[in-house]
Amino acid sequence: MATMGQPVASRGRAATPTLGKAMLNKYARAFFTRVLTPFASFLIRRGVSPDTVTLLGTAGVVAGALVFYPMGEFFWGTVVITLFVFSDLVDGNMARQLGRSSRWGAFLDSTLDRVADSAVFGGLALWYAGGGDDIALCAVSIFCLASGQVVSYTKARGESIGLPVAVNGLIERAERLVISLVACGLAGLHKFGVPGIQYLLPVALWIVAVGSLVTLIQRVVTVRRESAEAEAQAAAAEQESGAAT
Ligand SMILES: CCCCCCCC/C=C\CCCCCCCC(=O)OC[C@H](COP(=O)(O)O[C@@H]1[C@H](O)[C@H](OP(=O)(O)O)[C@@H](O)[C@H](O)[C@H]1O)OC(=O)CCCCCCC/C=C\CCCCCCCC
Ligand SMILES: Nc1ccn([C@@H]2O[C@H](COP(=O)(O)O)[C@@H](O)[C@H]2O)c(=O)n1
Ligand SMILES: [Mg+2]
Ligand SMILES: [Mg+2]
Repeated sequence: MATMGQPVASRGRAATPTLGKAMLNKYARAFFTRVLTPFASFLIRRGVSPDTVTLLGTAGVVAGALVFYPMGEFFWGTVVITLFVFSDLVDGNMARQLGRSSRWGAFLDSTLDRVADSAVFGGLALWYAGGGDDIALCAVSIFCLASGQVVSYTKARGESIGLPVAVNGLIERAERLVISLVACGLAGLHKFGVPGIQYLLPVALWIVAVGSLVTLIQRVVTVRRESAEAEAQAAAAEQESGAAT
């Protein structure tokens, strides 16, 4: 059931289970799965569906990011986003407990991830375009938004054309979110009188921007290599079947 909803090509990934996993997916997911399982079970007992959690979680992240960040309220925005962002781990956990992991669920989850990410970096771009008054950081925020979407697209498209895309790269979505949200939450403490801490946010945005670019390159190189290998295998198989007839 664990592979339900994945493209056929990616079902073979068990052969290289950790090869492409970035740090958080590799080490933190198991921990958070244990911590969040009782909450997921509670929601199931209350008759809540995984799709409802996916939708409400995304709505909460979008509201937190687009209401608070454009006003420069980074602390409260991050608190609201953090409350809702873990729904992305709860929904899949619920689906697996129910034995109802589905292609629709995988599609909804990934699609709404893109919406949530757009809101987080869009909210930051709006702040820097307005009250934050920093066109360079506005551009970096937009770059983080766009590069994050393209990084995710490389995997989705690679898998849709039958490739495993076995290398996830330097920073996946979880890393992008943790780096950005920890920096936003801490930078928000500047409003409570903590001096100098606001500079964490620009540093984090640059890290996410450069990290996303590196990840994008890693994935493009991976898809190019895997696609060449697949074409070579297909040509060899064709030659073999031609020789046999
Ligand atoms: C005094 C300080 C005040 C600070 C205030 C608040 C601080 C808040 C700090 C941190 C909050 C960070 C939370 C971030 C949690 C992110 C969890 C999450 O959503 O992970 C999702 C991720 C991906 O799951 P999916 O399989 O659904 O996603 C796929 C993936 O995204 C692919 O992406 P791609 O790489 O390709 O771009 C897509 O291709 C695919 O479509 C998509 O489906 O899940 C994981 O990866 C699992 C690991 C989760 C690790 C979470 C780590 C959290 C770390 C620290 C939390 C600290 C919390 C502190 C709270 C303090 C509150 C005061
Ligand atoms: N509404 C949903 C959400 C998710 N799923 C399934 O969970 C997988 C994602 O797991 P996460 O731990 O990363 O949330 C997804 O691929 C689906 O198989 C679901 O069925 N319905
Ligand atoms: Mg999820
Ligand atoms: Mg998700």
